Amino acid sequence: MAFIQEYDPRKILDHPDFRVLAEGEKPAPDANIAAFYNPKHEVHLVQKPRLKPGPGQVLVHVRATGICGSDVHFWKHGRIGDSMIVTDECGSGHESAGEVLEVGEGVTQWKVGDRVAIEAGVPCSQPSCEFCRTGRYNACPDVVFFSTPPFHGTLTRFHLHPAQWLHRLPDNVSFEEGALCEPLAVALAGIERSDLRLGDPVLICGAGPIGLVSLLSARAAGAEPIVITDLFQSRLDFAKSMVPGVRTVLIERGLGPKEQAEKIKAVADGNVKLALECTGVESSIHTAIYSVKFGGKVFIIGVGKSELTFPFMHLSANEIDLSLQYRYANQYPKAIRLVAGGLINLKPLVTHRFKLEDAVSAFHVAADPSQGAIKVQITD
Ligand SMILES: NC(=O)c1ccc[n+]([C@@H]2O[C@H](COP(=O)([O-])OP(=O)(O)OC[C@H]3O[C@@H](n4cnc5c(N)ncnc54)[C@H](O)[C@@H]3O)[C@@H](O)[C@H]2O)c1
Ligand SMILES: OC[C@H](O)C(O)[C@@H](O)CO
Ligand SMILES: [Zn+2]
Ligand SMILES: [Zn+2]
Repeated sequence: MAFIQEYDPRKILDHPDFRVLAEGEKPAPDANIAAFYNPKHEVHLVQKPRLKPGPGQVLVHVRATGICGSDVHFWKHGRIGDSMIVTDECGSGHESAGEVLEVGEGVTQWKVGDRVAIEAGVPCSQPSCEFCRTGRYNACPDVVFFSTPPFHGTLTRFHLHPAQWLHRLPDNVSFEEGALCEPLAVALAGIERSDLRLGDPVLICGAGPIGLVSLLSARAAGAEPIVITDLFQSRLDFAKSMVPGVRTVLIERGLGPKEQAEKIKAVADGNVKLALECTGVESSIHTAIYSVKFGGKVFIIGVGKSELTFPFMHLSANEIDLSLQYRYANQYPKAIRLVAGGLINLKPLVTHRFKLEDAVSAFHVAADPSQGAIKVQITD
């Protein structure tokens, strides 16, 4: 049987052992199955060829993977923005942790059985790349981000990964928590660049997984008070169950951003210094802008439409800084330390669990708001 040693997505798609499983078909227990989406907006199980680590690579048995909103988006809409487009079968998943199964030539830092979190964005690491050289590797133009087309994702049984982009999980950090270090890394990158200080009043817009990990991070960083918003009371209740001290504001669809901001300021005892925007929705960004004080900052983690408007003169007359975040760099070790040290408890975020064979059902639950899922994970 031929083994694949490279990440080239075509090597998998063109391999004779690649095929889409028929609905209800039971794969062999050790088959390398994965959840793929395609341009026809289908999500299905596929069987991939066997993988063998090449030099510097590690074969990981993926034990836990979370479904991210972007996985659902690629499935349902076939693209994110103008550059990430689903043009063929593509593997999903980039929030993963697992166990080392086999190491390739020259790999000395990992051995069989080691527990690892998988950093899904692998930059080129070439000295000629300014962004890799200067540590801002999330900007690497040649990054391989597993699960962003055309690169297949980590929602699979066996995944090949470069040794240096795995992170060791201490014994007290589970695979599920290791997988959740990916969205946590997004929030931590935002918190780091937002310059949040002890005692800062903070607003978090949106209580989805990113808003909730931002809430946990802001709490760990000493923000006080923290106000969180959402359109759904159930999400606000969930936020409160995780951080009892958080103050909540339910966003009413009939109110404009200035009126929403008045409600937020009343709950926050004044304007906040920092807003972490975790929806990417234009009206929510406006609400955040009207909620911060003179000299404050609106840090936008959410993503959305290609173009949107800003209340320019309000920003200008109030010296409000706007910042944005694209994925993350250098956050995994920090995320793992915070979880291992007990400063951030990610466990409650996992509300639904599925076996790898049932990954398609997991996608349907993650995509259906009436199911009330926060984070759906697939374990193997
Ligand atoms: N910058 C990055 O690198 C990066 C990385 C990962 C995710 N994201 C983005 O972060 C955002 C949040 O991700 P998520 O997984 O938590 O998404 P999600 O859709 O699960 O959660 C968003 C939450 O915002 C709420 N919401 C929607 N409109 C609102 C409004 N007007 N006011 C208040 N709340 C509102 C929703 O009810 C929901 O609970 C998404 O836009 C996602 O694409 C960005
Ligand atoms: O968590 C990382 C994000 O989901 C990715 O940037 C994705 O949105 C596009 O590749
Ligand atoms: Zn993601
Ligand atoms: Zn690079």
